[in-house]
Amino acid sequence: MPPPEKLIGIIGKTNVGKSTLFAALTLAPVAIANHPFTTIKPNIGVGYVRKKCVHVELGLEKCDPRTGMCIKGNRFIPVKIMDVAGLIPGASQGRGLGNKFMDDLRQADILIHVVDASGSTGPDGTPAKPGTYDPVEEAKLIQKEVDEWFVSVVRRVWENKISRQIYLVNNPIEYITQNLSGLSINKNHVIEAIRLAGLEDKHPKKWSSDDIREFALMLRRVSKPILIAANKADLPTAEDNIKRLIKEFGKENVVPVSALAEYILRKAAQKGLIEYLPGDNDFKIIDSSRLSKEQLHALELVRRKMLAKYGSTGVQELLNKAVFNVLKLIVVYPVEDHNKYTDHYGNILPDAYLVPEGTTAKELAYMIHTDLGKTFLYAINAKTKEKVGETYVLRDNDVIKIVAAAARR
Ligand SMILES: Nc1nc2c(ncn2[C@@H]2O[C@H](COP(=O)(O)OP(=O)(O)OP(=O)(O)O)[C@@H](O)[C@H]2O)c(=O)[nH]1
Repeated sequence: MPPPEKLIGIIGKTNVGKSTLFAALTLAPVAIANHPFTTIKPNIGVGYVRKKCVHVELGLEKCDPRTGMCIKGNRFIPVKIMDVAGLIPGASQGRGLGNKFMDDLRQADILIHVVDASGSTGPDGTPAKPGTYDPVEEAKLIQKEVDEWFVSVVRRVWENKISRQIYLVNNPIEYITQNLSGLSINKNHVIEAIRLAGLEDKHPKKWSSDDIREFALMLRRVSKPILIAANKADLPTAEDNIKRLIKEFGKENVVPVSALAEYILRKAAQKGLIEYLPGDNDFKIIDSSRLSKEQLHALELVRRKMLAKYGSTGVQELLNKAVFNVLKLIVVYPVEDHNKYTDHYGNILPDAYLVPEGTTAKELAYMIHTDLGKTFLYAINAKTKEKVGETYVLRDNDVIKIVAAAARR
């Protein structure tokens, strides 16, 4: 059983470019016959984080990814993306598509909030003159909306269930986690939220209404962090707003993007018109005679307004940041043959697992197979050929062989 898949939710009001971003993120970087565009449900698709593949570091010529792909030494590792439609002010009180929206939101591990950084989308999604709406205010408002929804869910569960039993249970943290598991949270989130709320020394049975609120707010922050996609960065009015967004929310929480530019590039690459990998700072036209004047012009605009100015369209950076910086996942490659770096069919580095920082060798064994976890003996770091024990903390780009009693029989 591979590691639990993370789900990245895209939120934002109408017309800011959510669908364009979702479409761009879920277009495979290149057209590969056995990796068709995968839609799991209408609003859930597969995107890819990009990472230098360890096969390059190991001096191998290639690898054989079971999922995702490896192109020119770049491994594209799948993650799930969800378009959470229906965000309108008041959604936390159940307005509009509120309930379906909230239900989708519950499942997400991180939220990408798309704002129209050019300021040309009004509060209700109507197009407006560029520069007339303030994305900073909007981002604050949405954060508040998500916060209030989260507080109301936690409060409801607390009042109906937790407060009645918390006196009786031996392990309040376990109990709280279990009861809030519908919000896709885990024990570490609860522990961290309690710490951030400054409630470590107060038993939950004594928490006041304000304490519960503070705990819920912190739980939202750790379990559903929000990354801002400052979209339409290709438009001139975006520049100033991006600076203001960064000033307000911090550089680590804002990524300037042009979803449209990325969509254009990925489509053109898929059709074999250009050479481009998501995240690249430029593209190469393969045969300009196959492109119309308009297409050439559009590509030139993408190059000038995004690639030359920001170093990329920002879309790949957005996903990488969500997974590697915010969710703090690392990549590990489990193998069965630590000399050849293969599985037992001879596939080279077939799996690239995204696992939380701090994952141990034994935990990895459980992710591969419960039997491997239960009968774990030791692991081998395939890069150094050293034996490591069950508490060995995995490092980014580790290649690991698990040796277990179950596998020895
Ligand atoms: N200039 C520019 N326009 C963009 C960009 N991304 C999207 N757009 C345009 O913005 C408009 C709205 O984009 P959508 O992707 O449909 O927006 P949405 O948020 O999904 O809207 P709903 O489906 O109504 O919720 C379209 O005309 C897009 O072409 C971008 O990066 N730059």
